Amino acid sequence: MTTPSVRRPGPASSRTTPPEGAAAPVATGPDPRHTTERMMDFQGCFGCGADAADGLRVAHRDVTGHEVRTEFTVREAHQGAPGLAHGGLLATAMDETLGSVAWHLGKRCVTGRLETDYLAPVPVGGVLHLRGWCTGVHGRKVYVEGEGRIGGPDGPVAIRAAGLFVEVPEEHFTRDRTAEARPAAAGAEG
Ligand SMILES: CCCCCCCCCCCC(=O)SCCNC(=O)CCNC(=O)[C@H](O)C(C)(C)COP(=O)(O)OP(=O)(O)OC[C@H]1O[C@@H](n2cnc3c(N)ncnc32)[C@H](O)[C@@H]1OP(=O)(O)O
Repeated sequence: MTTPSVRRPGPASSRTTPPEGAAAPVATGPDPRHTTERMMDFQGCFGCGADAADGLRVAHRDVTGHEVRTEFTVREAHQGAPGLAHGGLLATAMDETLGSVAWHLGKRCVTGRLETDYLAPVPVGGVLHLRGWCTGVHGRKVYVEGEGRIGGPDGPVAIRAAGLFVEVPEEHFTRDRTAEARPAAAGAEG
């Protein structure tokens, strides 16, 4: 298996560009210590889960080194303008793809920042072929870039993105945050 070389060009800003001294990515595959039953078997993800009835069902196709390929079939429910995909959902499909790059480096990560460039509209009924790759790792921070092409892996580029993913402890996913989600008590000072 050949690991693709680290690519630097793209839409990244200073906050999504690896700093001086960042390490090259090392693809290990998902760390089994991070993929507990709760995480690994979870099918409720809006991005890719089979149990998410209204989800995007982004299909994970292939992993080569630190590069991940996915596909997003744009359905009528994903429209923004008539017949065209909503940009926010395209960003979600990209988030899903770039996030899985970080997990395939064996890192339990969440999205800290996601930047997107939209280059062409994506029609309903079309398949967006997404690709994400890691540009560097610095401490808890994983820098990822990606692109989505219409109709095939060599089709026209519709979206480009750069993201910063941050490693978190297991507790990030297991902590009960219900109380935090409730409105603050009346009269409480903010
Ligand atoms: C096979 C399985 C597939 C599985 C495939 C899975 C795919 C999942 C795809 C979906 C992923 C999601 O949508 S995740 C859901 C959306 N994201 C979230 O909910 C995250 C919410 N945010 C947070 O929880 C927090 O803000 C964190 C964890 C991101 C950071 O908080 P923290 O842990 O306190 O750490 P903090 O010190 O603030 O940040 C750590 C370092 O990152 C930097 N940093 C943090 N945020 C930013 C930012 N927006 N822009 C620049 N830099 C940032 C800080 O400056 C710092 O740098 P330095 O000082 O170290 O240099």
